Amino acid sequence: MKEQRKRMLDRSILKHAIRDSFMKLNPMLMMKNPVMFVVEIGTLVVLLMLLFPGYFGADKEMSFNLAVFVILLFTLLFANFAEALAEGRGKAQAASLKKSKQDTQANKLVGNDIQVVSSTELRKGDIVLVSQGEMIPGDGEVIEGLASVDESAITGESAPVIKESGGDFCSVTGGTRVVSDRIKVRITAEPGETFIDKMISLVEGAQRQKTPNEIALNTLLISLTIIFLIVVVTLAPIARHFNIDLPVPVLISLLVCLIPTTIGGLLSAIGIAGMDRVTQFNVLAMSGKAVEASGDINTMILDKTGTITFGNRMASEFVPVGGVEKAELVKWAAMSSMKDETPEGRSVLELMRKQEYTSQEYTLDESLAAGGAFIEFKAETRMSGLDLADGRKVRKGAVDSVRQWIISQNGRVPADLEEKANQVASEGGTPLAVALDDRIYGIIYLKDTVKPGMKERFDQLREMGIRTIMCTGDNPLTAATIAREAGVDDFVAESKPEDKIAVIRREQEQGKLVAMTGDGTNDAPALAQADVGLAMNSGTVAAKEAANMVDLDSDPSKIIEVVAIGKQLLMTRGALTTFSIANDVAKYFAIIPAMFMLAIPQMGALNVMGLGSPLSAILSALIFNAVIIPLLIPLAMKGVKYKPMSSDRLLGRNLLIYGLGGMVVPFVGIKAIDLLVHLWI
Ligand SMILES: Nc1ncnc2c1ncn2[C@@H]1O[C@H](COP(=O)(O)OP(=O)(O)OP(=O)(O)O)[C@@H](O)[C@H]1O
Ligand SMILES: [K+]
Ligand SMILES: [Mg+2]
Repeated sequence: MKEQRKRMLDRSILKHAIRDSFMKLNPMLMMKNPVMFVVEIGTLVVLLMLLFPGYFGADKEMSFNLAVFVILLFTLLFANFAEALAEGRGKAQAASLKKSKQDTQANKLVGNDIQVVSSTELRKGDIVLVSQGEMIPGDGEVIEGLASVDESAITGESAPVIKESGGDFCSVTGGTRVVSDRIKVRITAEPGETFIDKMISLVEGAQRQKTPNEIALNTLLISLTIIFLIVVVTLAPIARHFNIDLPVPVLISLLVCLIPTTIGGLLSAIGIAGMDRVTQFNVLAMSGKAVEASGDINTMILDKTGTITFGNRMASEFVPVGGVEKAELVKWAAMSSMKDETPEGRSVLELMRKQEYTSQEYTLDESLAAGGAFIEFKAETRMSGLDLADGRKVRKGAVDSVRQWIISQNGRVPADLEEKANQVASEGGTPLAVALDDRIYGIIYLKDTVKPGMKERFDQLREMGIRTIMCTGDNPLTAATIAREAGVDDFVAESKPEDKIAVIRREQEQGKLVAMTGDGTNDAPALAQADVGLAMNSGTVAAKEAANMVDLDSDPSKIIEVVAIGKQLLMTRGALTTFSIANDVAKYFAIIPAMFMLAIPQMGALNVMGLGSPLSAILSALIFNAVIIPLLIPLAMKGVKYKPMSSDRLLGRNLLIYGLGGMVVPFVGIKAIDLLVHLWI
């Protein structure tokens, strides 16, 4: 996706946008935008007056009517162009994604045989083998093996990523390529419902729906339009009562100037461009609603491992307790990890295979493990291990969990366990206790480091008025150390998946909007509960399905930028609405005096702006009303400048800039246009 970033204004997008501006004149499409629909009806009325002047008795002002018609038509085209341009980049992206979505051959495993089938025949639950150089035929999860995969087709990132069974890095995406080794993949998506399919329809905007915020604003705009419609329609009979003749095209011009056409014309472009900014940032938002919600976030839930820290929690030391021999600890630590496929588990075996542990006394009795039953790591139990064939039980896990397990086995907890565990935790590491039956042998020191720059990011979030809470399955001491080092506002330690949901619910009950990132299956329920759930593309299928955003770069700290983009979207919409309405007020003062001067020349005193003539004043206001739309397209697309600060200060600042600016700019603009127009009227 990255290379397309540069193509924002490429020729073909412009060409398509111009063509679409005309297509969108179709009243059936226009009806979705009530403000512009009113303009379209006005345009048609003026057109009829031009075509059949006799019926309206208005033949005397043909050239004025023609000018009004042309300006109104351009007003419509400009508004359509804004939307078409905003849609353009997504459409181009969708086209290139479609190219990468080709049918491939799949090696489907049926019993012990391999059948070569087309990728379109694959169904959920099918098992396929993918070897070096082959395309992964569908979305799925690695159930066996490890491979490096080139995901550039969807992420734009050329460096291959490692995919492996077990743990949080097992999901693979159809259309990406295996560059080394071989994996067995269980297909998790039906054809037509794959990630790339979803991406295509998202960037294409095929299922774009108005967001709650847009709907609310639209209602306001419709109300304003109706009010001005009533005002203008009743103006004619009143004027006639006083023997003042107000021609219909003049009334239509007045109406169009008064109704909020600027924001009406730019509203959907702002929304689309906001979504697009998120996409350019390599985050897929499943709905505009999610992007908008991210702009209103009050609380952010982050997990520790992999988000705040690097997350490659590696075993770095074995610390015996209760006076046991180190060799004994190493032996049982390794035994407990024999079948543990998590990165933590593998790192224990790797540490054991290192030089200092290769001597005779550390050899592992593989046969003892072979007949045993594997106890998989679960976030609920926080332990993993083996029930050996001879009846003995080996466990490793969070110190607290293992302590409770030992007590339930009627074992004794060594006196120095706590002190040694705290030592590891106070350094920010994760201590894992190792136990055999009723005895604790010692601690595995899992090392992890806080990512650089986290403190600055949390400071920024605080300035935006967002509270950060770190939720970790780790023990309170490790959590406190990391929380302090990273500078989060609050933390919850020893949290199980349901605790994360509880934290989110608690915040939501106080009327707060909550964002959270996650990648594991255990994060899925919380991701679904959060108002903004950002899943990592590297994460599990469950997490990605529960979330309403997916980060293709799998960088959990990106949630911070997503919030900034959301805020910018809301601000842009607010700023342009303020600007548009302030503008209309100013136009009122240009047109009303002109209208009455047209009827009663003595009212010249009202011409505060010193405009050339009544007709030129009306045309100038109408021209200004039209050209302000394309002039604001860049701002609508790029978004207003955003600096982290509290919502109240932002509001004040924007009212000043866009409210006051919105009043002043039209006076200057209309006056300048009037000087030109007056030359040939
Ligand atoms: N493979 C494993 N075997 C046994 N225990 C483990 C294993 N991996 C982690 N643990 C223990 O379980 C605890 C919870 O781990 P988990 O990865 O679920 O944390 P989490 O809830 O995702 O929070 P965070 O990612 O912030 O650490 C860890 O702190 C550790 O003590
Ligand atoms: K207007
Ligand atoms: Mg985790």
